[in-house]
Amino acid sequence: MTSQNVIVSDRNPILGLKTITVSVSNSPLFSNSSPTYFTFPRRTFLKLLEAADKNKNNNTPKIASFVDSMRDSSPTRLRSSSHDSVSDNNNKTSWIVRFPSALTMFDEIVNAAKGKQIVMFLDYDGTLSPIVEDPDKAYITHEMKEVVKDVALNFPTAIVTGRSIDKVRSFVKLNEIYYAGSHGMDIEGPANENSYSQSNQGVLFQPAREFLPMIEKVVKILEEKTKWIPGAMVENNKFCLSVHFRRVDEKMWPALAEQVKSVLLDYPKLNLTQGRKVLEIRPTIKWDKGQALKFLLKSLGFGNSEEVLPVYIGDDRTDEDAFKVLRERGQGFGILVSKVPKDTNASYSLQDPSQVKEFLKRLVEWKRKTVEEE
Ligand SMILES: O=P(O)(O)OC[C@H]1O[C@H](O[C@H]2O[C@H](CO)[C@@H](O)[C@H](O)[C@H]2O)[C@H](O)[C@@H](O)[C@@H]1O
Repeated sequence: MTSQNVIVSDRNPILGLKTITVSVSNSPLFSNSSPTYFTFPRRTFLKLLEAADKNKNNNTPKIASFVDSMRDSSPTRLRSSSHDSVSDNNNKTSWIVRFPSALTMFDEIVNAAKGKQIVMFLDYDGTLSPIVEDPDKAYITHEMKEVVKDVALNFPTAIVTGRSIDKVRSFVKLNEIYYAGSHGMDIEGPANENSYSQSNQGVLFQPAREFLPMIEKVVKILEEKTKWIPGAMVENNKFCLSVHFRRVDEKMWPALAEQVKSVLLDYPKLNLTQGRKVLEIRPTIKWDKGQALKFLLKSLGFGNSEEVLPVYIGDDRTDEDAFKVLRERGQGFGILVSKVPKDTNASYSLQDPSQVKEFLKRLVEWKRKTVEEE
């Protein structure tokens, strides 16, 4: 940030001011071309200057390309080479041919399930609940909850999520299912005797236990370091953490990225990845939602079985690890929840949580009919 692209409108000494209004254009932190006006508390302004100085001195290009990748929601959207609507439509059409709707393909899916045990894996955010601005308010509807309960009473069912188990359980409030929280790094069995498991299985696997104190520490540091950025939110997901930027003005993304990256310099055992308007920080262990899927299949006695049909429904880049495992096993189906063409290892698609609900309802009905006919 230099004097030619920032003008402090009030010429009094900064230290004597409570707020500072600046016009910003063409700076390393705010990469837009037309000037924009901001009023900051003095403390925030000084932090911005500090971050801008750092940017200027060393890693502007790195942060800029990182911010570019923040713009791309996960999984990566496929872009057509030309920007006209005809090629966009062609792109959509060819994508839906490659990844047809799981509702359209319902009969094929249940045909493949004949003589096999369906095991259902469900992501939470963007799959069972719509994406909303406030992560603490991503509630599941009563109807969706009842459908998931029905699914769980008919098939072994797991919710596989980036969130902590406690958080997702507080939304879902179902005992009949398996939970794989913290991107699969925290696995618990159902606490219900009517389920497919032994009663009250509790914790089944926590491969990142040793990272717990580190994650707690980094949550605190990041809360402190990002509290001056309006809209930024740090979420403690137990064995991993999320830094949300959905409610952060895009002009502040470089500053947020800078803060997060600077903290991680001190924690080489933590990895930084990106989700849907969220930076995800997790231990550098070789464990992900795909490994959790394998673990759960094995726990259910289907480790090497041909008699199982795992179905995994998810919307996020992290769900791709599970889709990939299914492809590699040549078993079951990944279903991507997306309205737009995206790079994916899934086999089918659904547009949004309401279509997920429709698909799950049909599956339960199909199962009930099959049982009646037997
Ligand atoms: O594996 P998931 O269940 O899909 O969890 C991934 C992240 O989901 C949540 O964040 C996302 O949903 C929020 C609520 O709709 C939204 O505000 C946010 O922008 C999304 O990234 C959750 O809060 C994260 O902790 C999870 O890692």
